[in-house]
Amino acid sequence: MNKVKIHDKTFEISIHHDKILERVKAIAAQMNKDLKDKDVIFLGILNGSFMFASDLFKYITVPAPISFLKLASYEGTFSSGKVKRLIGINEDIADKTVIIIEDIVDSGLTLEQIIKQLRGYDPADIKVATLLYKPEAYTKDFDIDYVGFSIPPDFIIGYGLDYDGLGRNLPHIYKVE
Ligand SMILES: O=P(O)(O)OC[C@H]1O[C@H](OP(=O)(O)OP(=O)(O)O)[C@H](O)[C@@H]1O
Ligand SMILES: Nc1nc2[nH]cnc2c(=O)[nH]1
Repeated sequence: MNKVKIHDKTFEISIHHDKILERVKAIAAQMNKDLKDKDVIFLGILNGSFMFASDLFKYITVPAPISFLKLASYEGTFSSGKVKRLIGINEDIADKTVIIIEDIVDSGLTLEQIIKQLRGYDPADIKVATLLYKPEAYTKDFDIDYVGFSIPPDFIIGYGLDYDGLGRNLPHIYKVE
């Protein structure tokens, strides 16, 4: 399927599944080197990261658990304004190296909320892995340790990413025409 139509929008293939898997394996290989001898926990951020997390984790050889978190819609406030509350932290992440797995970092607002809340659990270190990164849209300065692809600020879907709830099942990444 070279083109996909969802509602009012047509999307065209931007990154083929084979190329995605190649990068996923390369990231896993780098992580296996970097994380040797560390007490690691992988935390996937739902919903979008489920496919990346699943493929990535198959190639991780350091012994480590994986768990999934979600940002619940509006709850409470911090000094910085409204925040979405991070839910699903059942593991003890104190003193561990936490690897956040995201599908995409765009403005960086989501990542900021995740990192700020995770810091409250006293992890030894927080590292970020994202399959996709939009450097031109990124407004924050948190380091992103593992990036699959840096892409232009187009709206994309597929491989976990949705448009209005649809398109997450597509094996390739598509960009809006
Ligand atoms: O850098 P930002 O501009 O904050 O955008 C990135 C976030 O947007 C997407 O999540 P979304 O809120 O669409 O939820 P979903 O993963 O459930 O689709 C994606 O999974 C990231 O978490
Ligand atoms: N589906 C989708 N979700 C996003 N969240 C932030 N940027 C994007 C994007 O380009 N596509």
